[in-house]
Amino acid sequence: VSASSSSQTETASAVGSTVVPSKMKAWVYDEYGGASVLRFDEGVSVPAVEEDQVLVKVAAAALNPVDFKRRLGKFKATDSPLPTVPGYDVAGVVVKVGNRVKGLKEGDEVYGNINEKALEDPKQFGSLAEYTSVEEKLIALKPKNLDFAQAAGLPLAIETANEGLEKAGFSAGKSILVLGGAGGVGSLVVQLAKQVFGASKVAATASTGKIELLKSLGVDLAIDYTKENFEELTEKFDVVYDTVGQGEKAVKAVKEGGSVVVLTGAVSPPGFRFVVTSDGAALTKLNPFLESGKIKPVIDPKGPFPFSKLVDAFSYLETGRATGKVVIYPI
Ligand SMILES: NC(=O)C1=CN([C@@H]2O[C@H](COP(=O)(O)OP(=O)(O)OC[C@H]3O[C@@H](n4cnc5c(N)ncnc54)[C@H](OP(=O)(O)O)[C@@H]3O)[C@@H](O)[C@H]2O)C=CC1
Ligand SMILES: CC[C@H]1OC(C)=C(O)C1=O
Repeated sequence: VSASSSSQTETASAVGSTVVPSKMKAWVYDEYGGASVLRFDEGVSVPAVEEDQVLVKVAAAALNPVDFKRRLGKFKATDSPLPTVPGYDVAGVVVKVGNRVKGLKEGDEVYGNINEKALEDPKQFGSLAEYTSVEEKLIALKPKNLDFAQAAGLPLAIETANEGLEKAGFSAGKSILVLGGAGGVGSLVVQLAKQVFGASKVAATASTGKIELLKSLGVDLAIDYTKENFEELTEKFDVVYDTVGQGEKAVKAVKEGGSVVVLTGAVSPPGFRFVVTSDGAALTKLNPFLESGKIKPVIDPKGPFPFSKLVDAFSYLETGRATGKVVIYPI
């Protein structure tokens, strides 16, 4: 990341019909810490494009809790070097392709999570920038019916929802309780469970103001956690999917022989925890459900936040009260 300087001569490379500048605007942090370490830099070098990568002109990005946990230094042992341009989720247009790219071309509208393993050497140059480079295998063509802001909010969350349900062996006719049904991941777990995996019953927890949203997403049993404790229900579930960090209570709500998916916090059998793997093929598999409207992106109505308001967007996400996804658009 070069120091921002207006004296830098702007050299652009003409790639096909697209002119790609050598410098771009991006949000950067040089040290770990709170949202105050974020700075806006107008002279960041446009990332190189490896042979198996494409360069995406970013139209929209989305925030995930891993972005602020990483910025706080929680994963510094396996992080890429500082300074960092944060951001995992991207939606935009391909403007350059590497020599070994087979399935994408300039002009394709794509979306994806740019980091194959969320915590292992995530890219130094993330999606909160005007351009980002990403391996072809990690992205997919954007669903035709979604705009860039809607698409940007999907990748990491829907990949996590899908991977957790698959790892839990969730299948048609089974019941599921989702802890945190109104969040970025939870709002997709409740939909995938019903629409893709064929759940017989979907229960979910949220606070009072989010109960109607749960019902609109197809939840059969919406539990207001400010009024009742899910672990005291007599009904038990084949799978409990914890997105909140309530793994210890979650195991009290699962049937004998069932599975408990835990995304964060302590876990004990039959609970298990995993870290999401980015996979463009998984997005491609889910595209028909998105294009048919069976699965709907949920964007927090406080957004989308414009690029200049990234610090406000992070501060809001870090309250833990977001409804669906916090999206950054326009860039
Ligand atoms: N292991 C992995 O690979 C991954 C882990 N994660 C982790 O999973 C967690 C969830 O991620 P994400 O969905 O993006 O987070 P969000 O920031 O979207 O979660 C916010 C939501 O959580 C809900 N919530 C908070 N507390 C409770 C509660 N006690 N009961 C029910 N709902 C609650 C809020 O609803 P309300 O306002 O009603 O409380 C709000 O809608 C994070 O800790 C994240 O780091 C996420 C993705 C991948
Ligand atoms: C260990 C879970 C960690 O990984 C991701 C992607 C998060 O959001 C986490 O908290």
